Amino acid sequence: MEKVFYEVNSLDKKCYDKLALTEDILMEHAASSIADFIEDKFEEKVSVLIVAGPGNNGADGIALARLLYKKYDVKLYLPFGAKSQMARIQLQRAELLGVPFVQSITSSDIIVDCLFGSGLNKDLDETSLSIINSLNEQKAYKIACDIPSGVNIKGQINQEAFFADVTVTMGALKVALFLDEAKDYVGKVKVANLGVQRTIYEEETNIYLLDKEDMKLPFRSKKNAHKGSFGHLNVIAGCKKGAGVIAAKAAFGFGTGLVSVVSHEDIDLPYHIMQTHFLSDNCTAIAIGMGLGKYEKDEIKKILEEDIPTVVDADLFYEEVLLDKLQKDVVLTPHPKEFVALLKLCDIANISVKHLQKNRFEYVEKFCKKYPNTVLLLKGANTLIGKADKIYINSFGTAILSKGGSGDVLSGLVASLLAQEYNSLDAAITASLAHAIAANNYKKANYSLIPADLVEEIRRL
Ligand SMILES: NC(=O)C1=CN([C@@H]2O[C@H](COP(=O)(O)OP(=O)(O)OC[C@H]3O[C@@H](n4cnc5c(N)ncnc54)[C@H](O)[C@@H]3O)[C@@H](O)[C@H]2O)[C@@H](O)CC1
Ligand SMILES: [K+]
Repeated sequence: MEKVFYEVNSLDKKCYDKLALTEDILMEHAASSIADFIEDKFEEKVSVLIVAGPGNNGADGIALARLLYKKYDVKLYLPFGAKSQMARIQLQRAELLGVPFVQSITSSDIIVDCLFGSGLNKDLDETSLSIINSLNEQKAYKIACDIPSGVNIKGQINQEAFFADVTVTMGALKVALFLDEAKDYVGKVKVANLGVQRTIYEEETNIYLLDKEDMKLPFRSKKNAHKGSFGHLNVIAGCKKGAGVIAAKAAFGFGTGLVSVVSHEDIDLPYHIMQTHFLSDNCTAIAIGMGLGKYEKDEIKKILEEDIPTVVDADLFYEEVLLDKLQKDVVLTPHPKEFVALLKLCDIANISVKHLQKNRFEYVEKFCKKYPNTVLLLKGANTLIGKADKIYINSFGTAILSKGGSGDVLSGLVASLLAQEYNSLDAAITASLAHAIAANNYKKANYSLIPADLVEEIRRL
């Protein structure tokens, strides 16, 4: 996993104060890393339009123009002139070299957006907005310097932002690049070293971006095993029985030795999945909430009181009966609407889904601070997994999963790993990654996935 930061100003400052580096050195590396990216990917003579703003994001762009000049057909556009001290220094260098300037957006093969970076501190004015809109209309390969212009330091897009194919971000990964609403704008994210290796530049953090290597699948290494070695999951099925059945099938496909659906009514189940009316004596994990509807309250209370690893989903986030369980080690898998209900239930906040989506990290932190024993998995385009003071980002999410049933598969996967004795955090991380990576592997039309396809892909990981 990689470290992620709310801001990197303090990390830049460490380079100046403790390592005797200068702003000029850092900026030269910032510009060089974008130049290297272009040189690796594009032939000589390709046309490059660099749009540079008034501050140091613009200064990065002006330095980039100098580095590419002559090898590429470079044009510099400075709609607001150069205002920061570094921008003025870079401008002088570019002018002495003879880099060509343009007075408006010209068509080109590559556009590099260096309008605003981490310094975007107010709404875009009309001119900036119209520049960003025009850049978005251009057919070109689009590179954002540090962060797409229009995305603020929290990752929010209050008007419009530059649609990048790739964002080359300076020094370290930032939280802003992983808010759901920024996902369509940032494209691929690459980190540029700023004169020292990233491991030196970076400090401690409480936020991490998950890699594929963080997915620890339940491969079986022991030869002397039997079905009881891989746990017995009980999925509580409510009035919408299908949800529980989908979760049960996913759990079985992910390695749980025995899976039973708990229901008072008879359910049509595949032969390998059992049905019981009450919790099994040898139950090693419970999945509850999916499709639950109005289940008998006392019965739910009794199930939640069991000291058995549990994943809670869906309808239960609206029910007071859940509150005591939040003091325990339990995995919660809400989508944003359910999380808003849970925040209200817990007296943490009474907010809209829109407000939550603009402040996902903040509310995950708040919740996990109040309930440090729980593992919270907040679904989204970039799923956030919070435990005590740490947040893990799963950025593999894809719109392929935006379907009824996908969430039931996910809770089935988490429950499957809980039954197989993973701890709650590891279960949530591996299940979430497996769910998203499997969806990315799905090769049919991206609108066509059904839960069975997803389970099939998970079985192939
Ligand atoms: N040590 C450093 O400071 C380094 C900075 N770097 C670059 O510098 C950037 C940060 O530079 P700055 O702090 O100068 O900030 P920016 O260049 O991102 O933006 C600040 C400028 O934009 C104007 N502005 C802000 N919001 C606006 C709006 N909504 N409409 C119109 N104008 C607006 C401000 O008045 C100011 O002139 C980073 O994103 C990165 O690209 C890199 O070169 C690495 C080193
Ligand atoms: K930018």
